[in-house]
Amino acid sequence: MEAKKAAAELAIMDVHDGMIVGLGTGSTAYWAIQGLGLRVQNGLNIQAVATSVASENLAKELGIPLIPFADITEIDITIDGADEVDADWHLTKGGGGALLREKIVAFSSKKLIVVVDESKVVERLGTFPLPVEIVQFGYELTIRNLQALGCEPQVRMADNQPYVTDNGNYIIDCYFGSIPNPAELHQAMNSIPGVVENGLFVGMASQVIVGYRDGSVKRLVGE
Ligand SMILES: O=C[C@H](O)[C@H](O)[C@H](O)COP(=O)(O)O
Repeated sequence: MEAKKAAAELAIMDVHDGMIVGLGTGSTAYWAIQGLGLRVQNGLNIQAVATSVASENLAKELGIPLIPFADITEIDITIDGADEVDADWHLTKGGGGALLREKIVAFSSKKLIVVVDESKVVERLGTFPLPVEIVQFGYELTIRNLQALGCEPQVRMADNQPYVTDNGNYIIDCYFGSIPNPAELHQAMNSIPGVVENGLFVGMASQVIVGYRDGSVKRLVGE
């Protein structure tokens, strides 16, 4: 917890008055939202959009003003977690099932700050099963088409039922073991009808902040 909190607390220092802020999802983004809530209570003037119902509810509880998507064209900064970050700052996301909304928000953000603890930093993506959001119609066929890309797909379950996302879709966790070419896989997955989005965030991160078990924190330097 300390490592995640430390990373999130450094990231929120990049948020300034007047900004439109994307709020991520998950146990690390949670700390960023908490920290922003505190800063708002102390006078920080921002407006936010959320990447999940859970983050939206948390923002409301903390008094962070939310703005409708209809009223914005761009988001100044988004702070979000990740399940894996590789050496090129490509990400696996969606462990919490929020990858679609997260990618929509990240795509329209000038800056995406990724906050993780040290366990998420990997040489190569793929150890963490890649979450893929698919529509419910014909999902058995879509799963076979995902499998043909070389993974072991598993329908994510919750309470003995397929887990349903905030968007009414299923999540398929795809076990690849190793993903040597994230850009190619991203393309191949999103070409399958029935796939709404996959959890690979290729070339989207502007900054990665890593928290360590001892409470220290580091901004990674890009190559
Ligand atoms: O769907 C969930 C998101 O992509 C999260 O940002 C990701 O799973 C990391 O979550 P956490 O910070 O809880 O490890």
